[in-house]
Amino acid sequence: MTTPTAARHIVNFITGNANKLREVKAILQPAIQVESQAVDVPELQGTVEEVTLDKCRRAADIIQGPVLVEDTCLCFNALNGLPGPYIKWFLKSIGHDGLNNLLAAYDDKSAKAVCTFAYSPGPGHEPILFQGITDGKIVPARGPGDFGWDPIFEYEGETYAEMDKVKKNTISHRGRALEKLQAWFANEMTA
Ligand SMILES: O=P(O)(O)OP(=O)(O)OP(=O)(O)OC[C@H]1O[C@@H](n2cnc3c(O)ncnc32)[C@H](O)[C@@H]1O
Ligand SMILES: [Mg+2]
Repeated sequence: MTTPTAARHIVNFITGNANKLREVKAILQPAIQVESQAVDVPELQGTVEEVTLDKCRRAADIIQGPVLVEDTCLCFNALNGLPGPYIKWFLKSIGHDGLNNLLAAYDDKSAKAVCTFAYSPGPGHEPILFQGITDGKIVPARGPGDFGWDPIFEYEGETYAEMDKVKKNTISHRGRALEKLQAWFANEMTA
């Protein structure tokens, strides 16, 4: 059965991360149809906004059309926001235990998961940003280890990895960012 709102908007989500794509589809479809190309776009160093804007401009140039990209940060409050946009490389190098150990010298284990989407209508256009933040804390790994740092990010007593996937999408950094994107697209459709 098709819904009246099906495929009114199509976005081309450029990501090399299959787990991100699964969550983005679960949240946006069917109101917004999600196509994807698995391109790992080179990432600049800088603030999350700078990283995401640059990633979006590069993706639009590569694809030569409208694109959606996303950059995810994990920011430890005791470390003034680090690893932040460099979390992928920290996770790869030192793993869940190493990330916990980074906070061993601090009582403050709080962290922010930050998700920043950028949408560009095409090359030469300035991208638009949509950001979502979820506050949590860093804990020794619990739950399935199939998506990044999910096992060490605890939100209200449960790690993301232990959480039901539908629940994660309603409270997560990604879900919150996509709420803003959905509102923007809804407004575009009525404009
Ligand atoms: O191609 P892109 O979209 O850039 O995908 P990526 O895997 O390179 O992703 P990032 O550059 O945004 O790096 C973010 C890191 O955080 C991980 N990550 C992103 N979202 C996550 C989530 O919701 N839960 C756990 N880990 C996550 C992801 O696997 C990376 O290691
Ligand atoms: Mg990346």
